[in-house]
Amino acid sequence: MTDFHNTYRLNTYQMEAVLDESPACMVNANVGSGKTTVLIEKILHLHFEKQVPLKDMVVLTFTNKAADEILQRLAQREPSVTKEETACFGTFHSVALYLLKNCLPTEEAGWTREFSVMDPDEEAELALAIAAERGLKIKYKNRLKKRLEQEYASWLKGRNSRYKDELFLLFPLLEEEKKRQNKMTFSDLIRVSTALLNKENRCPEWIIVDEVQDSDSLQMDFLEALGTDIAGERRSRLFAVGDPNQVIYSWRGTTENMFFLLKHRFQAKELSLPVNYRSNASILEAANRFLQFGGKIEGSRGGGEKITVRNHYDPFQEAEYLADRIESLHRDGLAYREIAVFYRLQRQSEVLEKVFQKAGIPCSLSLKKTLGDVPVLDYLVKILKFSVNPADRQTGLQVLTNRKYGEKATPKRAASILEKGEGGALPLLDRMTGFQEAAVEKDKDKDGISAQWLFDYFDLCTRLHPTSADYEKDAKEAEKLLEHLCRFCREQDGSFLENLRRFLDSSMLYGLEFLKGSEQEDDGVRLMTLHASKGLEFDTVFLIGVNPGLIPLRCQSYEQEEEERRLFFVGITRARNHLELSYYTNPGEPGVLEGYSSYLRMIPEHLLDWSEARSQKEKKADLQELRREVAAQMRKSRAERKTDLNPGSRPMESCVGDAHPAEEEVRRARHRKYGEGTIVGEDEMMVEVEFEGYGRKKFLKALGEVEEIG
Ligand SMILES: Nc1ncnc2c1ncn2[C@@H]1O[C@H](COP(=O)(O)OP(=O)(O)OP(=O)(O)O)[C@@H](O)[C@H]1O
Repeated sequence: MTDFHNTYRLNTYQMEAVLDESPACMVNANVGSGKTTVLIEKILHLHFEKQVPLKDMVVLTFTNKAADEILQRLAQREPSVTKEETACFGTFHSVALYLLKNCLPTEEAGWTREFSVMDPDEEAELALAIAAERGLKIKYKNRLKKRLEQEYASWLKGRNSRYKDELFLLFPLLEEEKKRQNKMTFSDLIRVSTALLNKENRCPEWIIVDEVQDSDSLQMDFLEALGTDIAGERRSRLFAVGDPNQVIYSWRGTTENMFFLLKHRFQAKELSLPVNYRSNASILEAANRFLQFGGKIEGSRGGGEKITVRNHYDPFQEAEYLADRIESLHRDGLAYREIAVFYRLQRQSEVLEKVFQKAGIPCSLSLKKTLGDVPVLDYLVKILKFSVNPADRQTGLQVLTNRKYGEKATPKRAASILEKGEGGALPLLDRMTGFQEAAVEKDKDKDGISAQWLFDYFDLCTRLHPTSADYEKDAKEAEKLLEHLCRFCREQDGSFLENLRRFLDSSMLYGLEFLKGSEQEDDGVRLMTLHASKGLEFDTVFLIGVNPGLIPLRCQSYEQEEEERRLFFVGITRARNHLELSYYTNPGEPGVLEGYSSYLRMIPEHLLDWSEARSQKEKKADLQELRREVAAQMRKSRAERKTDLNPGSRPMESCVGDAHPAEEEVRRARHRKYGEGTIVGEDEMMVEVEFEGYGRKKFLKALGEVEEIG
């Protein structure tokens, strides 16, 4: 991210963008050319030089983190800046949420301001329950979440479903039920606020948008509604920055040419930022081969070392190599946080994490985990959600019927008790329905509401089943969550209940990362997917698994292939000084081919430094044990994930790819000449082993030339 204490001067392109006052201006910026820098300087300029009140700006960022960065810069210049003044600095979803809760007549749309936020999985479950109750025929139920998202607009326009089923009969029922249960999905936040904004005359003086290339058509409508009055007159000035070469979210509904569509729709003036200040000349020359829009990226730095390419036998050996290499970089003075490892799929992080942990290397995993990944947190959040919104029958049912914790009621019994509102039938239900009153009372106390009070109020000691094997761990997780919640509520203005709602809505929008607060290790090597690397920069970047089938993933269309290339482009342009690309000779994953990706062939040879694969001898003796340990843990975590309820997805999530393939137990063998290898086949007489550097060899068992190890 941008250095907070800029010591450089803006270049003429950047200056022009900061000073521009056109009704609409879009900055088409090359990678690393100072988009974030310009955006922040623009806000500071408008506020401090042009005296535009912060309240008159809506600043839309792609992630919460980017909004935080802007707020920190503002606070450095003016420590008295309040949260209220910058309430409309955030992601599209968080700003829409704020407007619906605080500024817009939400009741007119059919919800009350106390509505809660639901995730798309929850919506799909609700839709299925309604379809079952009403006997509606719905096709492709496994893709219902996507269908709800994609076909809603067609339904609104009065079209018929292209799948010729009864989904369009379901839409109005679902809408009604969401209103009854007072819940909105992520898309509802944008849609409903857009509809209400269209009837509003208040427009902010400035609308400032970051990473505009990744907006979708709903967000484009939101921008239009925000800046236009009832008579259709544009009142707000628009300033947007983006890079069409960094569109990496089209799987979430972005259109590849959103930058140009928006420019056309707002008749915006286009400015450019051509000079990259981040990467060395080799990295930039390589990046230029992957440009899809615009001219060449100009560099500001000459020279720089070549890009290293390295092959590894498999992910285990690679992780072990990385641990050694990172340790040595650190010994030479490079901070861990200046080193990042990027991969295509989230699951690739598991081996790295375990190996780094064993090697004592601090690392922080950028992971948009969902609540469903930690069942006890999922359960607790649902208790709290139902407690502040007892109309949310769906969540109430999930709490009461949870198979691991709490009451474990049958769905039939829970539904009937909820329906009749039977007091005394289930103690937890009484606690939840009495919560708001109890919290208001307790909030008046001089000590206020504490984590311990909440823990005791819901009798979590009993609900988490003290005799279960997970009790200690679960209770600790629950306590940590409640402490974080109480801290959050204390830091905000407003009543405890209002703040609790805010906390729960944010946990829906931002997932576990938000719930776990600032728990993450600060000075650690950053491990993340390529998607999550967007907008960041590091001294040294390792991009692993550059094999066909991973980078790029197997694509079904030309558009997907183009997006994979953009993703690679985003990844390599995060590095300032050192970039290392690696691939496996034995990836050991279905669909991933051995050898390097065609992307490496697209980079001119003179920019690459092909390093030798490591010899077998270098491998550490405990690798076998580690392999088994990691494989067992991965199997366990997969099994746990399968039993989780309702794994939601976040609006700002990184691409976690498809489900984990079944993990095979890896068996290893040793040969006097060829060293260690993996057993790939066996019958009564023969054993076949694959050796690194020697390929596959068959041996007669009777001769005893190979021995199984580990
Ligand atoms: N005028 C300048 N002189 C020197 N360095 C600069 C200048 N402008 C920006 N930088 C530096 O260039 C790097 C990239 O800037 P920034 O992160 O703002 O780029 P960006 O366009 O947002 O990047 P990305 O395309 O990756 O999102 C940062 O390290 C920043 O401090």
